[in-house]
Amino acid sequence: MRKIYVFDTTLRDGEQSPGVNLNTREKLEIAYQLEKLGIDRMEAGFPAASPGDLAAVNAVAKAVKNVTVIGLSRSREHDIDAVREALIGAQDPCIHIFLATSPIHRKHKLRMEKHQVLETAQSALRYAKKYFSKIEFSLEDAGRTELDFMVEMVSMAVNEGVKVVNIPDTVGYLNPSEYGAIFKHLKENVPDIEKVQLSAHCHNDLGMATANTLAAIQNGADQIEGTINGIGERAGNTAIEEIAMALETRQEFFGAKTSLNLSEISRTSRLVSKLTGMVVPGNKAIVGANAFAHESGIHQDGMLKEKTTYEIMTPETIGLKESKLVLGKHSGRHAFREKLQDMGYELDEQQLNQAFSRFKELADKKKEVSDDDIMALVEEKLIDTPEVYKLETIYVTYGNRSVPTAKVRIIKDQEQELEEEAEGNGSVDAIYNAVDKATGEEVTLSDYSIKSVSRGKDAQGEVHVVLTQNDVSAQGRGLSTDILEASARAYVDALNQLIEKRKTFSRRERASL
Ligand SMILES: CC(=O)SCCNC(=O)CCNC(=O)[C@H](O)C(C)(C)COP(=O)(O)OP(=O)(O)OC[C@H]1O[C@@H](n2cnc3c(N)ncnc32)[C@H](O)[C@@H]1OP(=O)(O)O
Ligand SMILES: CC(C)C(=O)C(=O)O
Ligand SMILES: [Mg+2]
Repeated sequence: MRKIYVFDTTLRDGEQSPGVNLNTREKLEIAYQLEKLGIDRMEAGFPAASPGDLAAVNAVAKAVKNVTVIGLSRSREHDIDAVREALIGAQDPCIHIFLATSPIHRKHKLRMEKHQVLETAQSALRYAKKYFSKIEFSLEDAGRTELDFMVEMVSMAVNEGVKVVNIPDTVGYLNPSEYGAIFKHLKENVPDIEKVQLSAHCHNDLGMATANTLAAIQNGADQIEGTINGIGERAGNTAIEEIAMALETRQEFFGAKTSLNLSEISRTSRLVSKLTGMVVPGNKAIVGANAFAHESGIHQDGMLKEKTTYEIMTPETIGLKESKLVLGKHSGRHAFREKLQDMGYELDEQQLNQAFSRFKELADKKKEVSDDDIMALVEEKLIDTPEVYKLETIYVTYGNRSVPTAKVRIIKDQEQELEEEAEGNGSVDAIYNAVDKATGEEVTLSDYSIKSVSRGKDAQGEVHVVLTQNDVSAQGRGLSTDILEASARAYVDALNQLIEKRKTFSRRERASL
């Protein structure tokens, strides 16, 4: 299996993400984790950029031991000297020198002719050779450079003895077949090309960084450059975790592998996200929160029967504990039952069906149904009191300068429709007066309390009430994402409990006569 070297530039190109600024301590923390991840080469920064970055690169250079540490430099002696200073103490130092080669960059940015670009790069490499045995040279904006000029530049770099030649698609312009073809062309047209490693460095402006990098590998690239979570300038760089997992998952297709410790991927991703402040989108490949989460019933059913139905890689491979079956409105009975079993509930078929239909009602109102939600709704239905009264609908009119009114519709004994309207000194009071009118029950509200059973803006409210009638008290419990509905449910539940108690008492009284 061909080894692909991993050049991580999270601390340099990744740090070029707008708004990201890593101090020395943060760079060190990431560097240690990258070392655990098993990257081969680490670009720690651009020492000429600032004294702070020079110091940070130096701290990293002295700290990590099993990785080549690299500093970036323009084709200028001043920058090369800065890298020299920054890499003092590095076990395996390497300088990365770059110069743009494309017509656009030559004309507008560098204001140089082709021969000046060639000479500038050559003299920088000759200067750097005095101090470094390992040099990588990059043709910035290679993706938009004429092929024959690229061959000329790469040949010069090979002759100067660099170890790695990097072919960046700096602005993420190319598609996979074009990018792959460049590597093939260089392999076929640059004399002694086998003396250097060819490297792929892609940006994600058109969302093709990973595909382009893989195309380069298929066409002979020895090294890939990228960042963790794909952070970087503009739309970012190739995400290293995507390449590593693509090679791992499709070994038979690529026939190449990185030597990363894949089980460190998840931890590294979380650390980089935390320290850079760049949040990983939920649907990001490999490391997004949803990458191993399943919400829809058909998928969850498949997952419960055989994980490979919907997962091409295991979460354990990247260091996650397990896949997640997220309960939401698309979930089905299989996943719901499994969840209840995990939570320790043994429900019979009828109880399961009841809880499932309440769960679906709740899922229509909430983005995600939490364990607390499920516990609350299952326990509400486990106490099986016959429902003499069933709340159908409530309408409440409220304004801070008008009297609250409520209209309720209740079904009695599964057939009789009771509908009434009432006012109150608050919305809950209006609801309770309307329920009293509709049911004709005369009760006293002895206690009312409300609490939240889950978190967030769409948390469920749980209302407890105690109703008293002729010295008999009964508790009721209501649950809803709306506290008025929860209040109404609790009240109707307490009425049903009261009726049940009345029956029990009258049975006892008759028995004692
Ligand atoms: C594709 C990439 O990611 S390249 C790396 C990009 N990263 C960075 O730029 C981050 C760090 N950069 C910086 O801190 C600053 O830009 C510095 C310290 C490097 C330079 O700052 P300044 O001297 O103020 O120059 P400034 O950034 O405004 O302009 C860049 C100059 O470098 C020149 N230049 C650009 N690339 C190269 C190169 N590879 N080799 C030589 N000169 C270069 C430009 O032509 C311009 O030169 P000019 O002043 O003669 O017109
Ligand atoms: C400095 C070079 C390698 C770069 O980051 C790019 O061209 O994208
Ligand atoms: Mg780049």
